[in-house]
Amino acid sequence: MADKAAESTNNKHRDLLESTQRVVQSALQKLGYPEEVYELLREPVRLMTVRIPVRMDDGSTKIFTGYRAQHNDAVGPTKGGVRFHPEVSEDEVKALSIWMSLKAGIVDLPYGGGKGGIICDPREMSFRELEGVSRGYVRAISQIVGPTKDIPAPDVMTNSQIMAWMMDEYSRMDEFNNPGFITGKPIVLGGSEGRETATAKGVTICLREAAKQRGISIEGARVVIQGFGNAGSYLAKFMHEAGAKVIGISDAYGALHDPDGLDIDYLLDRRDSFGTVTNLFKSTISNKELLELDCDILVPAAVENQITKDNAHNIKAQIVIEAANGPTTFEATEILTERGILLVPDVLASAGGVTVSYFEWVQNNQGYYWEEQEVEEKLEKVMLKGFQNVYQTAHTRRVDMRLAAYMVGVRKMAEASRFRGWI
Ligand SMILES: NC(=O)C1=CN([C@@H]2O[C@H](COP(=O)(O)OP(=O)(O)OC[C@H]3O[C@@H](n4cnc5c(N)ncnc54)[C@H](O)[C@@H]3O)[C@@H](O)[C@H]2O)C=CC1
Ligand SMILES: O=C(O)CCC(=O)C(=O)O
Repeated sequence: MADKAAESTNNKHRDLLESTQRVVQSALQKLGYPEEVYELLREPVRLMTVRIPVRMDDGSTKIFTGYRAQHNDAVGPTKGGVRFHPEVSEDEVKALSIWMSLKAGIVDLPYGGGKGGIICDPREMSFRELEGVSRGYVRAISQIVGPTKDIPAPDVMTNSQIMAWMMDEYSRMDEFNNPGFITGKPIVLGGSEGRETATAKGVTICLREAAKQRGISIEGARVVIQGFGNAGSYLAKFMHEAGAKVIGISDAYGALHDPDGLDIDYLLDRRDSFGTVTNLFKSTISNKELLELDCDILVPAAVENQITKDNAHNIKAQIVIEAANGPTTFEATEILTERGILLVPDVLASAGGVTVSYFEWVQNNQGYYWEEQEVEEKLEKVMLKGFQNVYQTAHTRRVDMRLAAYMVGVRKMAEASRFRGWI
């Protein structure tokens, strides 16, 4: 039974990777690059699989499997988050690392993409066990990461505490304090103001621009958000503050719906550190029902493969903006686009996190720290430029927003690889 579930996850992730590769190939063809550029960019240049032994609280030793994928380092060091999740797989981190390269290209950061993950469930682990996995992972991947090689950061079910343990472990091995090894750290350890909220802020900026294009006012707009973790919960807060009516939210266990608007302040106050809140309520709906609610704006901010060919025809929103990585399959992208729904793709919409991570790394390298307002002004500029570039490309090249984003994102690494003489 467990093997069957693992096989189904692996198949899903294989599809995810293969569809990503197909869009990368189309983007390169549209830009006129020869096939060997695709041959280089279709897979990460490096993938490390590690086995991490951890002494558990009951005295047993458990061996965890982890990965770190580095997609392309022609532009600069690779960069991207580390997720802790029971369904992490090799193909998933490969796809995620390609998306990180595309994000860095779209918002013009001096990075390539990287991504890591560990197969584990933090919801069932103690603080001490989590620290063991975090430190063990850093020891295992230490040869291929570092502030000028590959810089990790938070992602699903990882947070600033986990970044702190990882930074401490790396600094001990390196024998000096090395905050630029990782981003998303607590402020007292060299974290940046504004990193915690950066992903949601970036989505908010893209959403504002997308809404302008569609003539929708954010004030009074009915918004549905799937996922109430770092990305989803801050987005709910920002939408609520902007006067939108957040009528639906969800977590891994269910969803809440109120057509008159949910009490976002209460939900923010009561959510736990894994973004769980629906367990406090008796009357819930399913995540499937949530996605099909009548609304103006739908924001998947949880996990992959949520909008597929099976439900794309039932989506009622006018704008779908992807805060999560990979929530909409490529078949569903076509259906939504044909139906006239504006889809703002993950590699653009969720690039606020890595942008402020870049600011954090710059501040660590220079040892001089910025105030939150400065971070936010810089983020606004970067995201706006990224949105306009992708939107214009979609318009002038008559392609959907996802293909346009891939065209914008892939160009820099293709050019850098060419100048280096790799292709
Ligand atoms: N944290 C960050 O800086 C960034 C996150 N992202 C992406 O945003 C998405 C969410 O990430 P975070 O908010 O950081 O994670 P998180 O771990 O803080 O929160 C995840 C949320 O999704 C919910 N969830 C999990 N499985 C679900 C399912 N099957 N159906 C419905 N809800 C489910 C969880 O209950 C939780 O509310 C991921 O795709 C991540 O890669 C993208 C860019 C940056
Ligand atoms: O902050 C970062 O460096 C990476 C964030 C991330 O993993 C993502 O954008 O998916």
